[in-house]
Parts: sequence; C-alpha cells; structure tokens
Amino acid sequence: MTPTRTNSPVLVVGTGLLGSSVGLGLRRLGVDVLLSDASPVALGLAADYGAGRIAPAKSIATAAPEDVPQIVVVCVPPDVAGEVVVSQLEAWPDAIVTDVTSVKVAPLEHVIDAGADLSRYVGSHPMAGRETGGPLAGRADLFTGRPWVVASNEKTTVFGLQEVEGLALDLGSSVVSMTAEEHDDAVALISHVPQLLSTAMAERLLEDETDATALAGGGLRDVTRIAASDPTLWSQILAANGPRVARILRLLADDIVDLAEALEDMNQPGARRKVAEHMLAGNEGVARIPGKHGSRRTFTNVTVMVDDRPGQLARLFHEIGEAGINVEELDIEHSPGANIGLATIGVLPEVRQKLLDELDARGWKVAQ
Ligand SMILES: NC(=O)C1=CN([C@@H]2O[C@H](COP(=O)(O)OP(=O)(O)OC[C@H]3O[C@@H](n4cnc5c(N)ncnc54)[C@H](O)[C@@H]3O)[C@@H](O)[C@H]2O)C=CC1
Ligand SMILES: O=C(O)C(=O)Cc1ccc(O)cc1
Repeated sequence: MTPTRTNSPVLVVGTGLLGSSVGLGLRRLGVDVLLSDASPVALGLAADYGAGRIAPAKSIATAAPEDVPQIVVVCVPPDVAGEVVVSQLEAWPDAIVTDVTSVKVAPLEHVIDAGADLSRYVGSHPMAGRETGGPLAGRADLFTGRPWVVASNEKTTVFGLQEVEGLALDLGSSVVSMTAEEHDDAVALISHVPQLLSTAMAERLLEDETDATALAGGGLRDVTRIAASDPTLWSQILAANGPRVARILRLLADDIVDLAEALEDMNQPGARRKVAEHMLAGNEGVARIPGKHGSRRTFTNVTVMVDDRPGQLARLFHEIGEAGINVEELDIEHSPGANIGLATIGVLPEVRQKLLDELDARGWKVAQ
C-alpha cells in the first residue's frame, strides 16, 4: 500500500454521496474508515458497499482507542452541517473536524456562535459532485483531479491545515486555499447561479407543446444537464448563500433584458451591435474557464463522424494514439436519426493540422 498522509481511523459523518465517496476513496488507500449517519439505511448501505465500518462509538467517552478518529469529515446536508460540526468537535476533543458543505460562511458562523473549539475546525469543499445523492451514487474516484477548497479561519493551526489538505490530496484533489467569504463569493458565480440558470432554462421546456425537445442537440443538453439536481439539497445550498447569488442573478437579469430589448426590434440603431457585443463578451468569459489540469490553455476541436458500430471509437483512438497525438478533451454525441456518432476531440492547436492529415489518410470523415 502507498503511504497516505491521512492517519487511521477517519470518521465520516453522513454517508450519502459525498460521505460514501470519501469512505470508498480512503478504503482504496487502506485507511481505516468509521461511518456514522442519522439514517440506519444510508449507514448500512455505505458499509455494505465498502465505504468503511460502522462506528462503534459516538464519542471519546465510550470509544476503544482504535476507534478514536484523528480526523472527522462531516458530509451532511447544509441545514444541519453547522450543528453536526459542533457536536463532533465536542465528541472528539483531540480530532480535527472538517466538513464538505457547499457553502462555507454559514457552518463557520455556527461554530463561532456555539463557542466551539475553532482551532480544530477547518472547513472545506471538494468541487466535485453528481446530480444524484445517497450512498449508492458514491464513487471512490469522485474527487480525482478536482479542486478541493480548504477554508482556514483565524484560529486554524498548521496541524489542522495539514490534516485537511492531506485528506484532499490523498483523495486525488488539488488544494485551493481561500477564506470562507471568498469561497462563497466564488461558488455563487461558478456553481449556484449556473444551477439556477440551468433550472430556469429547463423550466421553459415545460411550455414546449410542439415536441421541440425531440430536436435537441448538444447545446440544450449542455445548458440543462444540472437541472436534474436534487431540489432538497439545492434549496439548502441556495438558502445559505442567498444575497451573493441574488446579486449576480440581478446582473444577469439586466443582461437578459438588454438582449430582449435589442431583439424586439433589430432594426433600431445599435441593436445588432448590442447582440454582437454580448456574444463577444460571452466568448471572452468562456475562454476563462480552465481546461485540463486547471490550465487556462484552450484546445482546438476536431469533430469526427464515427459509424455507430462496436469497436469504431476504439479504432479511432488507437489510430490517433499511433499518430503520436494526445487527446486532451473528448465529447461524444449521437446524431438524431442517423447511424453515426460525433466524436469531438480537443487537441493542442499546434497538432490540429497533423490530426486532420492523419485522419484523412486513414479514411475518417471530419465534420468540421
Ligand atoms: N451533491 C453534491 O454534488 C455535492 C455536495 N456537497 C455537500 O456535501 C454534503 C452532503 O451532500 P450529499 O452527500 O450530496 O447528500 P446526501 O443526501 O447524499 O447525504 C447526506 C447524508 O447525511 C445524512 N444526515 C442528515 N442529517 C444528519 C445528521 N444530523 N447526522 C448524521 N447524518 C445526517 C443523511 O441521512 C444522508 O445519508 C452537503 O452539505 C453538500 O452541500 C459538496 C460537494 C458536492
Ligand atoms: O457544480 C458543479 O460544477 C458540480 O459538479 C456539482 C457540484 C454540486 C455541488 C457542489 O457543492 C459542488 C459541485
């Protein structure tokens, strides 16, 4: 077993999607994981699926030495995260306690207001998730390659920071340090508002009486993918970050009204320019989203038509590999009504021409 930064045992409180993923990831590294959950069903399922063993004790008072956690990871819904962090700080007076809640100011304020030991609480947030919750959705590799925010406070110790950063690194994440306020500002923009926009667009589809969705391609799918998220979890996340989210929503509403006014009469002076300026600003914004490995490098796409037959994608990748070209990004879409798939391959701009030549030489049809 590779040595880990995380010492055994780790206690995971809340064994849904996040908790069971933490457990599965740590078990894979050989770390001893104790599990606890208010729901016996969620707890039993997580244990049965290999996320760890059911914690025999709820506090240091009754725990055998081998069942006393060094670090407690609180993975419960946002509404109860603060109080669970406080109760875990009290139950395990020598442990570092972190939580993975999607907001960071509310749990921190709860710990401060409760007068609990702030020096042992280090809030954190892995920027990785799925639309479905519960232990069965857990994945050992959920955090691999994803940023994990560690939000220290004025009482945080070097030891506490090391413990939480070690956990994130062991689970394959890259650590990003910021304050709780900086975190909540950032997630309002990159996670909470996008969730609401996706939801609002998907909600418009309820008005579709002409079965327009049958024509839907990648654009609509990309924009509405996260509209399938869990309403209970998201109501709690949004309630804990309301004013920050509302501020950005209002700016967005201004942009949308501006666009609608231009579109209502495209012959009015400046209307076309206004639409073009919004499109250009969007191009600039999207170029800011980091690509692979967190770099801001952008890739150029080549879309290849692939027959919908077994083995065709494997052949495509094998041949690209043979040509010595690295695939940086990949997207696969089925063309509605046709027996072909569209494989969009992102490569470094400098190898684009080589890729086009190699595909052509091997008889592949390039769609754009
Ligand atoms: N779902 C996602 O994509 C992500 C969620 N998060 C955060 O992770 C946390 C957990 O979310 P999920 O795992 O998705 O939720 P989940 O619903 O899958 O799991 C939550 C678990 O907490 C348990 N629980 C509820 N109250 C409890 C209490 N008082 N004591 C002990 N256990 C309790 C529930 O029984 C459930 O098993 C949330 O705070 C969320 O903001 C963070 C990153 C991504
Ligand atoms: O929003 C995203 O990009 C996701 O991948 C899903 C997600 C949901 C909630 C979080 O707290 C963090 C990530």
